[in-house]
Formats: sequence, C-alpha cells, structure tokens
Amino acid sequence: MNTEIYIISGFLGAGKTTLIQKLLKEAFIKDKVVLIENDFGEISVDAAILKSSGIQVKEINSGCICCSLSGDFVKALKELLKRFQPDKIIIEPSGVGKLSDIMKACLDPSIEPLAKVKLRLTVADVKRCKMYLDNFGEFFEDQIQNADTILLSRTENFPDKVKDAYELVKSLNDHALILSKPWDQITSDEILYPDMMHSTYGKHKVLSHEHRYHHELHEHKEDCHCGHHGSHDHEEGCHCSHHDHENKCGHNHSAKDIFDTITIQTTRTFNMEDLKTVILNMEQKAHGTILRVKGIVQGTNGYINLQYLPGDIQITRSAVHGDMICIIGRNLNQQELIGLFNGK
Ligand SMILES: Nc1nc2c(ncn2[C@@H]2O[C@H](COP(=O)(O)OP(=O)(O)OP(=O)(O)O)[C@@H](O)[C@H]2O)c(=O)[nH]1
Repeated sequence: MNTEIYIISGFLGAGKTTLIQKLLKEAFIKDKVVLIENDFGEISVDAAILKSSGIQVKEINSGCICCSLSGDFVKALKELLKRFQPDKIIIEPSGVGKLSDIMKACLDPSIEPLAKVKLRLTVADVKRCKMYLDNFGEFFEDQIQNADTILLSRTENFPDKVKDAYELVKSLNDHALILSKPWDQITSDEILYPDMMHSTYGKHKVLSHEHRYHHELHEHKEDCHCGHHGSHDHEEGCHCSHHDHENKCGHNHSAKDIFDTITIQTTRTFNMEDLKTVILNMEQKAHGTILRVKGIVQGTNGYINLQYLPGDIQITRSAVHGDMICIIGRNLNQQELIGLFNGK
C-alpha cells in the first residue's frame, strides 16, 4: 500500500507543530508515522518536542527543503519510505518554506510510485495573516494558494479577526476548504477528511482530494486561469504565480535571501524573570525585526519552553530537555542577541 503524505504548512508560529501534536494524538495513534521536520534553525526545537510523542522524526535543518536541499529532500524522502514503509509521512516545512516546492518534491517520479500526497494543509494565524501577507507575501501567498485545506488558528483568542482573516485567505484561494473553528472544538477527522464535513464559516465548493490533484496535474492551456500551475512552460506573457525559474535556484527568493536565522546554544540557567527581561530587551537589541523565537533552555526548576511571536510571549515548563534558542527575523544584530542570551 502507498504511504500517505500529509503536508502541514503555515507561516512562522502559525501552529503547525501544535496541530501535528493533535493529529498524532487523535487521528494517527494506530499508524506507523514518520515526521519530516524542516525547522529554520540549525537544531529543530519542534523536532525535539515532537520526538517526545514517540514517533520517528527526521530533521532537515539549516535551509529550506525547496532550494538548497531540494535534491537531498527527495533522496531523504525516498530513503525514509523504503526503510520504514510508514503508513503516513507528515511533512512540516519551515514557516518560511514554500508549499509549491514541497509539492514538487513529493511529485518527483521517484516518489510517486511509493507515496501519494493526501493533504496539503496550511495553518493561518488570524491575528498576523494580514501582516504576513503585506510583508512576506511571496512566502505567505504560496502557502495559502497551494493548500487544499486552510485551518485558521488563534480564532478563540481573536474572534473579531476571524472574518477578515477568512476573507483574506479566501481572496487568495477560493477553492480551498477554510476551517475556522477554535481547535478545541474541531476534531482531527474534520481536518483530515473535510470532504465529509462542513465548515463553520460560509459555504464552500469542496472538491475531493483526487479531484484537486488531478486539477494540479492537468495540462495548462494559454488561457487557463485555474491558479494551480505547477509544471507547465511559462512564457514571457504568463502572469501565473508559479514560475519555475530554472536558471536560478528554482524560484524567486529562498528564505535565506530574505530572513536571518540565529541559533544560540547556551549553558545559562534562567529563572522565569530573567528570561522575561531578556525577551523584553531583545526587541531593542535586535535592531531589525524579530519574527519568531523559540527554544528550550535550562531553568532553575527544570527546563523552560520559550515561544515568542511579535506581541506574544509564552514561557512554560518543558518536559523536553534543551539548551538552544532559535531566532528568525530581518536585519538582526547577531552579536548583540548572542550576548544578550548568554548574559553578557
Ligand atoms: N491560543 C492558541 N495558541 C496557539 C494556536 N496555535 C498555536 N498556538 C501557540 O502558538 C505558539 C507557536 O505554535 P507552534 O505550533 O510551535 O507553531 P509553528 O507553526 O510550528 O511554528 P514554527 O515552526 O516556528 O513556524 C505555541 O506557543 C502554541 O501553543 C491556536 O490555535 N490558539
């Protein structure tokens, strides 16, 4: 039997890892699952967290799957399929990865006989999606436009943002199913088998997955406006958003061109208050824009899980051990940030 591939994409901090934890617990509990993690730092914080779920995790770090590692990714995927013969593979691309690139790899002729993409899901944060679209549209749009299910996150915290977020993602992709229920009210079945379920928000034309992939793979004629061009030849006059720029790295920009990532290993023991102070100083010292920070560090009473998004800091106890912090942003001052976390 073919392995099923589930791609869980979404911009930085949208909730991909949280969703994967939910799926593993609720829906995939009896399955043999391998998870492919492509985190943005040198060490994957998400992989460490997800390994604690007891599943096989393959980390692909330091770069986006799509660009520098594209050949390696296909190779790694093939090896995993042959070695583990899993029922399911979950791929969590980096928050600044492009879903179209992951799809391209999964449709590689060497993968197709072994595994089929069952779901392309993008998580979109209702609070930040407009900001991400305005500032990092190339990545955000690609994730939204290539999804067949879009799951809105943080809807319970920001109910007033749900309608606008819904309209925004729908304007970018009107063939996807958009799910907007708070996650504690939505079952994994509703997420994974949406063809049988209904969304809470508006009516959707729901295509079966089979139909969607067929749609993706059909031949694109000159006047085709389907928005899902994957592998046709792009002429000069073509305005679709999926050009294969074969002369360069495979697409317009890779995450490395746009984002700075800093990985800090620290032996420092933090108390909660220290860490809060560091975070408060961080935005000032960074000089540029910090988009996401996450890490696991030693605390005075056990390990601490740090999750930061602009305007949102979460510091909780961690069952998983670690000594690493990853920061992603733009125009960051690396030395200042390393010094800050190391107490210098
Ligand atoms: N309240 C609320 N919090 C959420 C939701 N989704 C994610 N979070 C929180 O947001 C933070 C980031 O979530 P992750 O699941 O790590 O996000 P991610 O997309 O894997 O992040 P990156 O891999 O760094 O891009 C965590 O602290 C989560 O608990 C949601 O729907 N509601």
